[in-house]
Amino acid sequence: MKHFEVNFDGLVGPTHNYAGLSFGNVASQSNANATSSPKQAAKQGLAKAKALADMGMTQGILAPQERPDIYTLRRLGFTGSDATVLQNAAKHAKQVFLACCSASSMWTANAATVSPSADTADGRVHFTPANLTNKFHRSLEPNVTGRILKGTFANNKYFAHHTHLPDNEHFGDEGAANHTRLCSQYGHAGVELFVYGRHAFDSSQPAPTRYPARQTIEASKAVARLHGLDDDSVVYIQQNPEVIDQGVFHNDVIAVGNQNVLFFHELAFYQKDQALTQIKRKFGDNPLHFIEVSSADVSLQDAIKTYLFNTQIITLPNGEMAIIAPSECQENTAVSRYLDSVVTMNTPIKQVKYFDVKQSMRNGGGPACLRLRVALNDDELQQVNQHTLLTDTQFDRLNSWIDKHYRDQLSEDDLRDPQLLTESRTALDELTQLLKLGSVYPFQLD
Ligand SMILES: N=C(N)NCCC[C@H](NC(=O)CCC(=O)O)C(=O)O
Repeated sequence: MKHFEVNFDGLVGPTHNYAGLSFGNVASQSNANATSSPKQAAKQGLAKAKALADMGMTQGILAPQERPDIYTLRRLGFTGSDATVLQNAAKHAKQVFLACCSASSMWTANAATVSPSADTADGRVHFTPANLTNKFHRSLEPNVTGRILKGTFANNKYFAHHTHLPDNEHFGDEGAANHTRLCSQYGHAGVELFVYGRHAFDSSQPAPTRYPARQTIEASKAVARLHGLDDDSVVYIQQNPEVIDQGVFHNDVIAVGNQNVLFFHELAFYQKDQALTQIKRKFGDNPLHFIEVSSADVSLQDAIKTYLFNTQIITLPNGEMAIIAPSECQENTAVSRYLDSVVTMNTPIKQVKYFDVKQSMRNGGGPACLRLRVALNDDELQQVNQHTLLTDTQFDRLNSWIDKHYRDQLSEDDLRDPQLLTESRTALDELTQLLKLGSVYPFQLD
């Protein structure tokens, strides 16, 4: 049986904007209030997904969420017509309003943690949507994410869906952004790495002091339990609190793995040597490549600015690996020099391809943030909602759908325009038909 990794990229939603909502995420904070282009953002993301499909990868799409989130604004006490709710929220509680307008569900690395069937006790693919408790705007995502995942992976003989963890900082969970899986082949049992930022129930343990650690070890352990993972195939690693304090708000900003390659900055992990020894022991005798980048080669600041580690490492149909990098990496001398050298090292990585995803990068989301990885075998792939897979036809349809519904530009004032809500709902209603998702949005369930 064949097995492979499918990347499910998040479609950027029609309200994509820069609101400076993510304390600890340097790009988000420094681009607050910039004018955005939802159309360009959606097209950049879709073009990246299509390029991977054209490289022979199986590529999926996850739908965005309904924004502005009128339901949350009503829950917070705003009343009247939708237009009145938007006007009053924007006027009297601007930050709350902006949070309810965010298109942040585009970063599907934060949608969920996924464990492939080869790793789980019941032999099904397991999904736990991330609760994203650390940021209010992101905490609004998990319910609809769960519905979109169920609409995409519907057959419960093959796919197990869990409810997101309790909505509390003790169980702060950021999904696949803090989770990587190493394996020899996608269909063989692997080692799942859960990288956390702090211990919620033990304040004697190290933790960052300036910026928040979004993921707790308690959350990581709960997800591993829910997915029925074997202790011998799981490694919990603490992220270096010092790098969180410098802007590494998710582990996927400083490390990325694929099959038998782990690519990371030397400062990524707390007690790195123990972590690497444990990974090696649990991985077994098969070849394993640690590609560790020193600060002398690439400074932490350059890594954060260019998102060198928020690259995707993919295995091409011929078995070689390629790095999918944001164009910021090409524009930085130290980083592009490093990437030129990485393909000459004795590892499976043989190519680097650069993509312009600047609209997303300005909010701190690189190529790897924009995708959720789901390792599947042939049988499981057949059970996936086929309309969510990116064929040439589906690409053309989605591209025209973006042209039809998305605005070229969006500034803060535009977000309170009731017409934007109508446009978004019309677009999403059409999208659920295109992707045959069923009713997943609150406005469809009213
Ligand atoms: N690293 C991964 N996997 N994902 C990136 C997420 C970026 C996102 N930015 C934002 O939510 C900014 C929104 C704004 O400021 O408008 C976040 O901080 O959660």
